Amino acid sequence: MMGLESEIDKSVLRARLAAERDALNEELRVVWSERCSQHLVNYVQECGFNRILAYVPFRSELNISPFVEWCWSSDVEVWVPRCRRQDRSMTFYRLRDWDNLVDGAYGIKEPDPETMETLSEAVLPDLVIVPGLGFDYHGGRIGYGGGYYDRYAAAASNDWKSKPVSWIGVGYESQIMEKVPTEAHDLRLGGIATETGVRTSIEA
Ligand SMILES: Nc1nc2c(c(=O)[nH]1)N(C=O)[C@@H](CNc1ccc(C(=O)N[C@@H](CCC(=O)O)C(=O)O)cc1)CN2
Ligand SMILES: Nc1ncnc2c1ncn2[C@@H]1O[C@H](COP(=O)(O)OP(=O)(O)OP(=O)(O)O)[C@@H](O)[C@H]1O
Repeated sequence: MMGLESEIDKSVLRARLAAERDALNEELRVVWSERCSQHLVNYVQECGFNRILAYVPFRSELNISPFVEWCWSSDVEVWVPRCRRQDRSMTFYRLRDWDNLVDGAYGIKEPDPETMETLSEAVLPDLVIVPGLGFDYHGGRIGYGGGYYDRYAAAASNDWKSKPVSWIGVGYESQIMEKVPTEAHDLRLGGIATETGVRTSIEA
């Protein structure tokens, strides 16, 4: 259990990071999103990845659409989450175009469970790209505070033992901070992709 003080510190930090990201110039966000998408394309090509868990961008998040569209044109599978608020779990569905998304929790567009294919637990991705509010070079990440990705990673660490899966944070360079306050339950990323490139995490 975390102390009340650090809980408050984290919510203050979240609010600050969200406001700072919202304040980034919109034209620059578009340019940075395109650059980061290109770095992700190169990374996925180099690694030979075929199945990717991605996200549907909302608010001022880095827009990975150019990357997602490249995946479609290259027969790389893209799967995106649908949130269940009741237990704060996520289920991933195969995204083949932008037309089958419906309004979801928190104002995020999400897959239509009626028409889209569910990712079975037995099927492992090669890469998980993780959105967030802040990141550091040591695999630390802070998100909106739902614990969705932390919970998903905790379950995956039990289920996905048959092969290594890369977990990469995605955001603007300005979202990188010296040290994100992390706790034991927090997911640790293997790297971070921004408009300047993809960097793997430094230990500790
Ligand atoms: N594009 C995208 N999809 C994503 C995430 C994300 O960060 N980005 N998530 C990453 O985890 C999950 C959704 N997590 C979220 C958790 C809370 C809030 C949110 O708006 N919280 C309110 C306060 C609480 C509430 O409304 O219940 C807020 O920030 O004002 C948004 C997303 C899954 N899908
Ligand atoms: N594996 C887990 N099992 C159960 N609860 C968890 C787990 N991981 C995190 N939580 C709970 O979820 C809540 C939010 O966690 P945290 O503050 O780390 O969110 P976050 O990583 O910023 O959010 P998000 O992943 O939604 O962007 C906390 O109350 C935490 O205790």
